[in-house]
Amino acid sequence: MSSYPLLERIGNPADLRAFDRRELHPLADELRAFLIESVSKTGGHLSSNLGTVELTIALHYVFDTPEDRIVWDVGHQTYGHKVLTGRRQAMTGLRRWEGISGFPRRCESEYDTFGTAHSSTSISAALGMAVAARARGEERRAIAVIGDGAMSAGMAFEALNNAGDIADANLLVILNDNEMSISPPVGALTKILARLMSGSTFHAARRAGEKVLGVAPPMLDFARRVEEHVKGLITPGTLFEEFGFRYYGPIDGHDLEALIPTLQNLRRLKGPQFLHVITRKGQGYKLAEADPVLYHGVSQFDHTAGIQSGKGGEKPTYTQVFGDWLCDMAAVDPQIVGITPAMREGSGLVRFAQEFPERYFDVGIAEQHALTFAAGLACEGYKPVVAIYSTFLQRAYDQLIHDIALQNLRVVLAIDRGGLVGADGATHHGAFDLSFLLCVPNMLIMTPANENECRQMLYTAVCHDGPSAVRYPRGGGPGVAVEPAMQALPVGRGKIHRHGKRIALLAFGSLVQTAETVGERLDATVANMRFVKPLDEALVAELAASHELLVTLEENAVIGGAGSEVARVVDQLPQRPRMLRLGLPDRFIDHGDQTQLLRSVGLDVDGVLAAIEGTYPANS
Ligand SMILES: Cc1ncc(C[n+]2csc(CCOP(=O)(O)OP(=O)(O)O)c2C)c(N)n1
Ligand SMILES: CC(=O)[C@@H](O)[C@H](O)COP(=O)(O)O
Ligand SMILES: [Mg+2]
Repeated sequence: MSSYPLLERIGNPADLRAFDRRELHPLADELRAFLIESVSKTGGHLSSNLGTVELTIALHYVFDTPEDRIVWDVGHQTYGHKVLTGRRQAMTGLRRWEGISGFPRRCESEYDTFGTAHSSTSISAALGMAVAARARGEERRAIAVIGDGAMSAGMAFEALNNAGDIADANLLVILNDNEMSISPPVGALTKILARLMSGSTFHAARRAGEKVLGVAPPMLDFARRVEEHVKGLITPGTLFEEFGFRYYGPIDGHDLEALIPTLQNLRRLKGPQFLHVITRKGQGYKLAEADPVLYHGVSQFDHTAGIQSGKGGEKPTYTQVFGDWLCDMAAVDPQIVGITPAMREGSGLVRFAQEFPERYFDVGIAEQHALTFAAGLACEGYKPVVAIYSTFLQRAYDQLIHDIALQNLRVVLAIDRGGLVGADGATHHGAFDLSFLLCVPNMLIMTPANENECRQMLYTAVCHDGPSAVRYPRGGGPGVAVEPAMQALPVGRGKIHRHGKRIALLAFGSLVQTAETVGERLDATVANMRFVKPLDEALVAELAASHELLVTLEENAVIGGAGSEVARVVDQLPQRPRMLRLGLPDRFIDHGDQTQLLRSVGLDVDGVLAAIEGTYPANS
């Protein structure tokens, strides 16, 4: 790494607080350069971190961290915070096996006050901390830093609703408004935030920043807001004030001369305060400023040349197979609609959004709403397809049960990132979906073993008159050619890929390929079970009758997963062979690359062979 003389003086925020104010500008330049260089080597979330450089410095400069609690929302913008809190050298291992996490974690640092990565939790957590401080008579501050995208979620408003009613909790909410989610933000709140910014956002913020400096405490344009109230105009000021907060801003979040005195003033105030800060995603790196979407989450890249577009010709990811299928399906069925809770790019919906804008719905970071909205559409005869990451579906469990499954509505869940996702780690692994879906009545659950099967399962799902889920992993499959024709699979039927002796491997989804290699080595039978629910009970019975050991393989928690369902069926059979259930262990799994992670939990070929040998030695 190049040298960073100012950063090298900072081992913790107390060192930063000893800096002369005039040194903070060059420090921000250094921190930004460091982040670009570092993230280009490790990969990670770049644009959001570049946008919060000055805010991070100002917060640690003004507040007495870790005594004062900074709670970052999502936490994908905390790399600068990590650098200033003693983890600069550890940044070389960011998101890597045994390295530091890409998100805040309480076990990683005392400055990481709250573990995050799923969005919109910060105000609730910071309020809890503020109320705890009040109860103990402590003067510490709790500060939630939340983006405009994260602010769109219901949970953020549940917390505001509660906080505004607790007049003496020392809570500061900082809205980091960069007019971006991962993609451009959506919804009425976005329009309200934008309303304030008629003309140029940055000029407006800068002018406001100048005024803030002149007033203590910095209550901007009070008279104007009284007028807005009288006229019934809803602006961010009136909106958040109606929630019981005192609203300040907007100020330019890249202007340390505005940020620092404003935060110093706010630090002295009691009760719920709200500061609106305007930043630019990707600030200071021209390529990221021009395309903050591309630079939101990056793999390693050459930071001088920038990210180069793919060479093409590679096998498609499951996400692309899904996106192509949805476009093809929508072209032949006008009842198809596509829904995403703020994950257009990651879920493969960019082309669908362009080609079917009337049938494309980005509902914001609102997984619960996404499912119930789909339920409403289904009631009226539409065929909604909700594209959702496994980990974010966790947010919408009651909506799945109560609003969709209980009414047996035809809603398709295209569940991406099922299994171990890699660098995002424990917060993002799709480790639990099979377990939590299996117990829901009426569900049809499928796990494709290859790209073509994924397409055919999605079609099977649309044909099914009830709720269904097709669950596929992050990245690519074995490279099986996708057939353009769509044909529904026989529901509840698995498929034997290989006939062998003594041992039968019953594999689900991504682990079918592993099972095939293991099957060759052991001369074992390999079944691609395809359906988790309804399970192919006849196939299970047949394999149980003809083998001495049944081994189930799934990239899901072994507790309550597909293997448990197989065991339940085997338990009812007159002839019960031995069983070995392989899946994710009963612990949270850290970050690293997917291959390494699978090895670490014994779900690679060698791990499966070793587990079988341990249960059922070859010469037994
Ligand atoms: C519950 C949940 N849904 C979706 C996501 C995926 N996600 C991560 S960051 C992000 C956008 C957040 O936008 P904002 O809060 O404005 O932060 P910015 O990226 O603009 O810095 C989304 C949708 C998530 N982390 N959590
Ligand atoms: C922070 C967050 O939740 C997303 O940015 C996530 O990291 C995207 O993951 P993928 O790279 O798998 O789309
Ligand atoms: Mg944003």
